[in-house]
Amino acid sequence: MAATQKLRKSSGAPVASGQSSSYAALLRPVAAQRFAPFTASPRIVAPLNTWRQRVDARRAPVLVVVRAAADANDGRTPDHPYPWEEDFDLLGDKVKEVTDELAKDLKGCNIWLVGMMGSGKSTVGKMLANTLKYAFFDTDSVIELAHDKRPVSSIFAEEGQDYFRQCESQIVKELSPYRNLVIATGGGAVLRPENWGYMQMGIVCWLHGDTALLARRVAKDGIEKRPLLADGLPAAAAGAEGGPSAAELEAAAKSKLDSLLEQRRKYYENADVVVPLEGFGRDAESGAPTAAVMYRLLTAVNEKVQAKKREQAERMNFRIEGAEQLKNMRTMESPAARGAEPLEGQA
Ligand SMILES: Nc1ncnc2c1ncn2[C@@H]1O[C@H](COP(=O)(O)OP(=O)(O)OP(=O)(O)O)[C@@H](O)[C@H]1O
Ligand SMILES: O=C(O)C1=C[C@@H](O)[C@@H](O)[C@H](O)C1
Repeated sequence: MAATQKLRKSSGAPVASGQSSSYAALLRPVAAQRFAPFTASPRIVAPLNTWRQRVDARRAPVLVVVRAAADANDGRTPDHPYPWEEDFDLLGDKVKEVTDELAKDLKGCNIWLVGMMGSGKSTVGKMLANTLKYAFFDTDSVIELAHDKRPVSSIFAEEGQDYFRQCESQIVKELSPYRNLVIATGGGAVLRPENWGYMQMGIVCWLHGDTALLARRVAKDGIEKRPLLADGLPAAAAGAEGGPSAAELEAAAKSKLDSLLEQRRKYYENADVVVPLEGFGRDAESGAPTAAVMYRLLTAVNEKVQAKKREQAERMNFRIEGAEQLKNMRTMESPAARGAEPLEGQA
């Protein structure tokens, strides 16, 4: 969807604009245009090409075997459980295959991404939106946009967490009636039951990774951007004189993420699908590549959607006992049809 194109509700009504105390005027796809569809993106394909050349050179003889294994037994080899995650040609084909099947049955249903800070909701969400030809929203970004582009950390500090959560719920509510959206929510959006009421109108996907992986990512990004992690930590930047070392910041982030996940796990578990972030081999430290996470998500959503379709078909496959006798049933003719005077009180 082009960035300027107006969103449409499922009813086909265009977005209302100029409503006060509403985010509607801001509800334009903000970032989907940054990635082209997975198979065609120069930004993705170019680095992958060079990376693939390196891998191919290193593994040329192995690759033939791996490809054959992938065809033969769904790719599960002792070396790498999912060889297509290392071979982006293969992954591209698999993404296309699953997207082609899913797009027919998804029928514009929204995809909501939930998960802890650093799980990659925004990164995966943008690529997913382009692959499905959906628009992309990030609730944190919409809130920032609505507050003169002030960062989330400043809104937390000035207006408080409750206020932030109200804004988040308002956006979730306003986005839910639209179609063809991928929405990356803030890590805490799962805490409010009212948000679930809206998110469950679509498909909710939990990006779930080890807290050690999440801590590595958020520490690299800068913990100060995440107010719930920065709270109580030394203000000095990592590596600054007298400040905590990068390793200390990462350890502190991990410990906070552990306790947040403990509180939130039961909410995340309400998601329709769980998408693991785990990476193998060279990706063990950084987690599975974004395209691989997206493929895992597409596969899980497709399984869900196809199961629902089978269930619906099954429900239609019934027979009315004694249906052959229906033709003998007598029905009462209404007084109006007989042309009779209506009974008192029934006029
Ligand atoms: N598959 C991946 N491999 C390596 N790094 C990744 C991957 N996905 C995301 N990242 C990195 O992890 C960091 C967090 O990603 P992102 O902002 O998408 O997460 P998020 O879930 O939206 O986080 P938050 O809820 O805190 O906004 C970013 O630096 C991003 O580049
Ligand atoms: O996990 C959380 O509670 C948060 C995650 C971020 O995305 C922001 O929404 C905010 O920093 C709160």
